Parts: sequence; C-alpha cells; structure tokens
Amino acid sequence: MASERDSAQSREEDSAVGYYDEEDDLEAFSDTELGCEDGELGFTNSLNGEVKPRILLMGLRRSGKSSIQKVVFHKMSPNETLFLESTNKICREDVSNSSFVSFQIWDFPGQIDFFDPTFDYEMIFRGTGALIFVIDSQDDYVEALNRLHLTVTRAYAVNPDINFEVFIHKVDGLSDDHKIEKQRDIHKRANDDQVDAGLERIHLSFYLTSIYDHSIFEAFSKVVQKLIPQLPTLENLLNIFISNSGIEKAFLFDVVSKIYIATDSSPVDMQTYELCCDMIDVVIDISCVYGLTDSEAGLPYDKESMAIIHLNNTTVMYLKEVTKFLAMVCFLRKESFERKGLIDYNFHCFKKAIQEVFDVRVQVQQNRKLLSQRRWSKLSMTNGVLSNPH
Ligand SMILES: Nc1nc2c(ncn2[C@@H]2O[C@H](COP(=O)(O)OP(=O)(O)OP(=O)(O)O)[C@@H](O)[C@H]2O)c(=O)[nH]1
Repeated sequence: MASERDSAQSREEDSAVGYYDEEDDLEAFSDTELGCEDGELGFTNSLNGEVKPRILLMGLRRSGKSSIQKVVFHKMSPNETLFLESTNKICREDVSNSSFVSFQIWDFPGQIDFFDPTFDYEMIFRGTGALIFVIDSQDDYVEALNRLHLTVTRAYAVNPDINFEVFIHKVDGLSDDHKIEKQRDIHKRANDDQVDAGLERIHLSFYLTSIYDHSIFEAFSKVVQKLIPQLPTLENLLNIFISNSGIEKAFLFDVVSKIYIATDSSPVDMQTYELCCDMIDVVIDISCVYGLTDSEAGLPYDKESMAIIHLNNTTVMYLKEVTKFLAMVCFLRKESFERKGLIDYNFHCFKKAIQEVFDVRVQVQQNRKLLSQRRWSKLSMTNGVLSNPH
C-alpha cells in the first residue's frame, strides 16, 4: 500500500489528467449515495440536467428487487435481506463508482398502477437505459409474466431503446435441471406473449439469479456493460493485452460493486468470475486490516494495490490497479508469469489506453450535461419559468 504522502501525491497527479473523480474519496469508496424519494418527486426530475443512464428494478411484490440492490451495491449479506421491509415508494439511488459504472437505480414498489394519473410512466421510461424485471422463480409466475408483458409493452411504446432484462430470481432453491427447465418455460411464455401482441421485435434477455451466490453480480455486470458505449473498445484493448502477454483471461472490474465492466472475447465461466470476486474481497479485506493509514486519505485500494495468487493447478491470478475504482484481474499459466516484466510493460500500455478511453468518456459526458442544461434553461425560458436546474 502506498504511504499517505505518496497516495495524496499520486492522487493529485491523477486528478490533473482527469483520472480521479472529484468527489470525496472515502465517501465515494465506502458507499453509494442513497436517495429515497417519494414517487412524485422523482417524476419531475427528467429535465434537470441528469445524464446518467437509469436502471429500473421492477417486478411483483417480494420478488427480491430491494434485496438485489442492497446485496450488490450496499454489501448487505443475503441473510439480512430477510428483514427488509416492503418498498412502498420509488427509491432512487445514484451509483457513481467511476465514470464507467455511473448510473441511477430506481427500485419500484411491487404494485405500480400504469393507470394511476400521478404515475408519469412516460417520463420514467423516456430516460431509462435498462429495465430489469425480477421474477420469483420459487413462486407461481403466471401473474409475473402478465405484469412483465404489460410493463415491457408500455415501456417499449415510450422508449424502444430500453434494454429489457429479465432476472429469473431466487434460483438457489432449484436443482440445475430445474433451473434450465424454468428458464426455458419462462422464456417461451414471455416470448409467446410478445408474439401474440405482434411485438416479437422486442428483445428480452434472461438471467438465472440468486443473491446467495455470484450469479446476481454476473447478471448485473452484463446489464451494466450494455450501457457502456465504449465496451467494444475496452474488449479490444483487453484482447490485445492478453495476446501480447501470454494471459488466458482478463477482466476489468469495478472493485466496489464487483461488477466486471469488460472482459476479453473468450467465454466467461462462472467459476473464474467467482475466483475474481473472492480475490478482490481478499485484497480489500487485507488492505483494510494492514494497508490503511490513519489519515482520511487512506483507502483500502490505491495505485500500489496489486496481488498475486498461485492456485494449485499451475494457474496464477494477477490483480493490478487500473484506476481508482477499476482493477484488472487476469489468469495465466505459471510459465507465462515468469515473463512478468513483459506483462507489466504491456499492462502499462493498456493502462494508458484505458486512461484515454476514460478521458474521452468524461469529455462526452460533460458535453452531454452542458447540452442538457442548455436545453433545460431554454425550456424554462419558453415556459416563462426561470429557475436553476440544480
Ligand atoms: N431464496 C432467496 N430469497 C431471496 C432472494 N432474493 C431475495 N430473497 C428474499 O425475498 C424476500 C423479498 O425480498 P425483497 O427484496 O424485499 O423483495 P421486493 O421485490 O423488494 O419486495 P417489495 O418491496 O414488496 O416490492 C426477502 O425475504 C428476501 O430475503 C434470493 O435470491 N433467494
């Protein structure tokens, strides 16, 4: 771990090139910003300069929406979710771990009434990037499928660009065969409903999820990846990096949420993903115990963060810091790891390239925000209202 002074100095250097976000490090690292608002408040916010993609969590009561949000973004242990109370208003949360993992999550109460005039669903769907519909696989899902169909139809009519993601949730209680069977059945019924309504062009993606294993993190990773326009560039960079370094598999991870934002183009298997998550946990836990300085600037993850784990099957896992919240985790053979100098050199080039992608993304976001603010103030002028968008 870097000393307090080194860490402060390097952060200073990095912020000069736009590497670190401006918000307070500790606050940003330790938690996401939680804003619970009542429904009506949220509905009026569509034009206030907000440019973060919106992810909606919808589904019937007790399907597991709040649990998913708490486990993935608040590190709540799955067992604690047993005590969660039912959500009776829309809860809006900003997740801004890094420029790549930056969005709003809106957790909806189980029953929303599309015919309620106070529910401005058009405004909600207009600014939405992904709609996650959670189905409790341990329950009878006929009603859930009806609700899914209604929700998707409404949302698509307002905004055809939404990614529709269906989480077949709570699959921890099911055998592997049963899981596959459930997925096939739900997939077929949901698609049949779309076809009957002449809406087969709407694409639904299905995931088997549970908060009791890594499946929920993996599914969320895929949802978030689709919202990152630079994903193909990141994948290409990872492909180049691994082929030049003799690495078998590499992931770019958001260390706070354990969402992987990109990987090379070889297939991902669940076990590999789980090992990466465990490695990140170990690095952060050990850093918290031994690596923190007394000052507020001390973070469990910094520029010096790296870890090497030798597995007993001649595979080596190598983790290295990429940016304040991003880590590269890769898998390689012991023989390849002997050329660590070459790997580190390629990693250095890779990191520089990521930096450039990051800078471009920040620039694009700033431009979009400016544009959106201008549009907002123009609209305010037209309506004769002069107020500050913030
Ligand atoms: N077995 C199992 N139980 C889960 C899982 N996810 C959530 N649960 C349980 O499901 C129950 C309901 O979870 P919530 O997160 O409150 O559900 P919700 O969809 O937010 O409910 P509302 O706020 O009423 O809409 C809780 O007892 C959770 O512990 C899962 O993956 N597996």
